[in-house]
Amino acid sequence: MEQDKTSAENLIKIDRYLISEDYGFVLPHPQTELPSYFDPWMEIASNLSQLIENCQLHSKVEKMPLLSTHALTDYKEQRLAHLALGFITMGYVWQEGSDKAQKVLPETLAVPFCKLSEILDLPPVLVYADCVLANWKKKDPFGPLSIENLDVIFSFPGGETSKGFFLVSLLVEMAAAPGIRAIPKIISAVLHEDVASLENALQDVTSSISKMQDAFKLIHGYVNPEIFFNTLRIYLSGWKDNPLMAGGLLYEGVWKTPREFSGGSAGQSSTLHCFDVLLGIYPNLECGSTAAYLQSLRDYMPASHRAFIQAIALGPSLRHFVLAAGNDSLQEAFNSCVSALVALRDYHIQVVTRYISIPAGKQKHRGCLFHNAVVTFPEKGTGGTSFMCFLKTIRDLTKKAQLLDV
Ligand SMILES: C[C@@H](C(=O)Nc1ccc(Cl)cc1)[C@H]1[C@@H]2C[C@H](n3cnc4cc(F)c(F)cc43)C[C@@H]21
Repeated sequence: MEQDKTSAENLIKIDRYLISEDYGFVLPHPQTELPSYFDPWMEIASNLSQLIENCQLHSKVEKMPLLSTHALTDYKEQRLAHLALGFITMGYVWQEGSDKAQKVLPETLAVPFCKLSEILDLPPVLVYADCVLANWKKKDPFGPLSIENLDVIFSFPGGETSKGFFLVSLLVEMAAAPGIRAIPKIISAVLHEDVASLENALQDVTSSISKMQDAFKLIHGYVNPEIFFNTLRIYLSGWKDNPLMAGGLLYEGVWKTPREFSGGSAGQSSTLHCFDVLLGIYPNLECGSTAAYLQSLRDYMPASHRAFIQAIALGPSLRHFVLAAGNDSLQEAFNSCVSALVALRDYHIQVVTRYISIPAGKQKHRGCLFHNAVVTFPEKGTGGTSFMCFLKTIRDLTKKAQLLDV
């Protein structure tokens, strides 16, 4: 009935989910400053690399006053504070390297970080939504959204590679915006059985996905594989299933026992999930490790973005409608969308191979040559072996989503 369609359409309007017409899941024009009361946090977060290199980070954090989060009422302020405390936390835990992790987070950091995480419904660890979606500014406010005119708000040791990794990810996310904007149009076209509008909207998604791949190619010019693997990747690591931090990190003054949280990962990108759900790529993933792994990644996204993905999953099936319509050009539009996504996933696998698998292979080789205890725990974060398996699984599932000629 008509009102069912309208309610289904209302369910998928992107502005309900803090998703921007122009920026998709990216936080538009993030706040870059907090009230001066929070200077102790901002001074440390803004000088993290230097403090780590001069071995001053620990003492700076130990001297940090216990600040109240009450003054942080605005959403963009809360995102900036979670970002700043996330960077300080990763720096504090990993500054001595992945084999000497800090096991206790001081309460001056743990208490406000956990309070903000509760307010934002994010975990108390640095997530993709922090370091990519909320960690950017234009150098020239009137300039273009190009990598030359963009900068990060905070970065880790690894200099240009650290900045480049976050900014390339940001540009991929920005390229996804037209595709995300087309999703409500697709759902509405299916509900109204409007084949022409559906075909146009599918073409918008296809061209957006190929523009994501174009942006992704920038990584080779801005991110050095060795620096990424040996320096930056360590700071993005988490404390879940990590043999060096059994039970996880102790959040002093918050919980009496340590808590486990995963490190930052591309799998936490809402964009990476929403096109698959739209195309019906995970129909029978109700059980098994991939489904559980997918769901665990969604717990690390902003709640409103997680809800948007869920709303797509609960909406009408695009796949079934295209199959039932029996319209060749509509089927072609659907299949080119799937092909573009397969190409993007293949490209992502190539990137993870160059930036993780190959440097890891070299490290193991070096390790056995020098007989030192090379510690590379199977982190599920930025491209650990299990993330590579995850990528290959969803790439193969995406391939199977092609509609065969009926
Ligand atoms: C540069 C890389 C990275 O791993 N970034 C990263 C990782 C961890 C952290 Cl903490 C911060 C940044 C990857 C970019 C492209 C992004 N992407 C978004 N939607 C996608 C849909 C797809 F099909 C797809 F293949 C990749 C997709 C994911 C990240």
